[in-house]
Amino acid sequence: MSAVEAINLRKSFISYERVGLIRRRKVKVNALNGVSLSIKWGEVYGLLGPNGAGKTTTVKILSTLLIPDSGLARVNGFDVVKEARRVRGVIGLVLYPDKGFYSRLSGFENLVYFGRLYGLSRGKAEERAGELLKVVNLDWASNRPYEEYSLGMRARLSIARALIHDPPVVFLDEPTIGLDPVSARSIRGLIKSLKKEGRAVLLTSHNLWEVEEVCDRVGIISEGRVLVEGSPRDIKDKLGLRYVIEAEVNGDSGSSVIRVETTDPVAELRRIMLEAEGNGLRISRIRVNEPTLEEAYIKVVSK
Ligand SMILES: Nc1ncnc2c1ncn2[C@@H]1O[C@H](COP(=O)(O)OP(=O)(O)OP(=O)(O)O)[C@@H](O)[C@H]1O
Repeated sequence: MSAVEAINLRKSFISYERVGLIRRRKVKVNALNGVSLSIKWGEVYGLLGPNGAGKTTTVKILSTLLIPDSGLARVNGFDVVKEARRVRGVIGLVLYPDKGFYSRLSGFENLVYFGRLYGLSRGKAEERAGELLKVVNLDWASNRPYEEYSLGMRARLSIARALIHDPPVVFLDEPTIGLDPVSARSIRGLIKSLKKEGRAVLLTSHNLWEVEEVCDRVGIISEGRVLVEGSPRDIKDKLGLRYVIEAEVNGDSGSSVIRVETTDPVAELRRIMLEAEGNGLRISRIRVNEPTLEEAYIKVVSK
């Protein structure tokens, strides 16, 4: 059983466009046009796409905050519409921008409060809050009021709140936005540890480098449809992106650098080595530049 499964999700919104000074016209916005995806246990899945592509709408449907017009979604086997309460019990959610913290309460008190809402005993909620504040590197500020927290501290507290009830499935909508490099790195480390613990993680981010570092599989969504899905490596291969191989070869007449572009780096490396050997040349340095997920993303969304 997949941890998360969405089949052909569709969702539209009714919006009102201003026409002239006073009149407004009703328009239908098709946010999702048949989104399907699945996430395995112990997997980090990255949902990528341009602004307005439908990422947050997908996360909101999976976390029961929105009801789809049609299609089906299950989390831990529970139907997100018919078994919404059970779904809420097994997910942790970070939405951007995050709301709902009590500004006068400290970070610790906020976490204990949310732990209690999830049914933890006071003792258990306090124990868990203390542990999580350490995990997100906020233990030094645990007694300061939330209103004094910086943007990055708030983002880290949101992640701690999402984990307070030890959920097996975690949805993170732009979890590192606005974080300084050190904090962003510690959140990436935390995401990797969630995966190691066997949880399923859905992550949305515009930071493609980050996605490539932490995600096992990626779905690129545009205009409410998943256009490509697979591991970053699979996606690059499917799109026929080219690796660049640079090799410095030395012979009797000096050294030179050869540069080859290829979709099959292993075969090409073998060919270069055999050719060098056959010609009595020595390879002193070799570098393989892999295409980036950013190149793949741009190729997909600009089609
Ligand atoms: N409550 C709403 N009412 C009307 N339209 C909405 C509503 N929520 C989302 N939309 C529209 O649905 C589409 C998808 O929005 P969504 O927030 O899912 O995009 P996104 O991929 O998360 O974008 P971003 O990267 O900018 O966060 C957009 O056209 C958006 O304007």
